[in-house]
Amino acid sequence: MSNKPLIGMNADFRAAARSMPAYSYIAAGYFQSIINAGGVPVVVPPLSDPESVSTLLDSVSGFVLIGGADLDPRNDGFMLHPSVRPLDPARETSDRMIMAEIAERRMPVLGIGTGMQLMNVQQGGNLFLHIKEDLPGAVPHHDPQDPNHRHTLDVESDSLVGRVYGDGEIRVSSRHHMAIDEVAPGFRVTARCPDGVIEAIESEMMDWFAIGTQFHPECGAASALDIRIFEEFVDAVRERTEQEIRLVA
Ligand SMILES: N[C@@H](CCC(=O)NCCCC(=O)O)C(=O)O
Repeated sequence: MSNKPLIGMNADFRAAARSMPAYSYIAAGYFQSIINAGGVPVVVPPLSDPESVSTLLDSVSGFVLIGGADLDPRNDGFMLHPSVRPLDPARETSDRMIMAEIAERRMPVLGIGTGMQLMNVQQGGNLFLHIKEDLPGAVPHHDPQDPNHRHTLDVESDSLVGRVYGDGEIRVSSRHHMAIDEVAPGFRVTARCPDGVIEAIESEMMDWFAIGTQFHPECGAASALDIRIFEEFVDAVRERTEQEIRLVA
């Protein structure tokens, strides 16, 4: 039997505009990182009903929730902010259904960028809608001229990101204007930018491997250490699958 787990990944979506048809897409860094870490990616376009989400999650062993534009704060009971560029509703509706069912099943999940923000709000946390206004002392977390913009990271040593990055100066790729404000119950902060902005969260629940990074370990300028995040994730997926097999036997 293959030891390469199937890992779902939510693709982004753009509605038809002028002469362009609607299309779904995903940056290669996401699926390439899963391949490099020993998994087999399954790219999923937006789904529109819970039954399809259930069927999908029956077929994969873990899930990567990718980055993208912004979650619409109105879906969480907050007002729209002028800086917000919402995701296409087809993607956001699908992502929210997928995340809810992942949580229900305690399926291993890695959320990156928007994916981490979704994990946090779906689990009961909330977000700063615009770092520049909410945290005026923060360093830049996004440079429109430089997709590989980096800043340093302070990690908790007793965590997955601590284990991955170890001691010494860590620099990670950053492209966001929102950030986690209150962390969802059951999660803890495991990395921050030195300005205090939350950069990684991890589940504290014994029965659920769930990790989120605000930074982008999949990006083109990723370091050799960044790939370790994906390796840890794929290892956790394998471990969970083996546990399930033992339970059924
Ligand atoms: N809502 C977020 C978006 C952060 C994010 O995911 N950025 C990466 C976008 C490009 C990609 O798909 O990788 C914010 O706070 O700005």
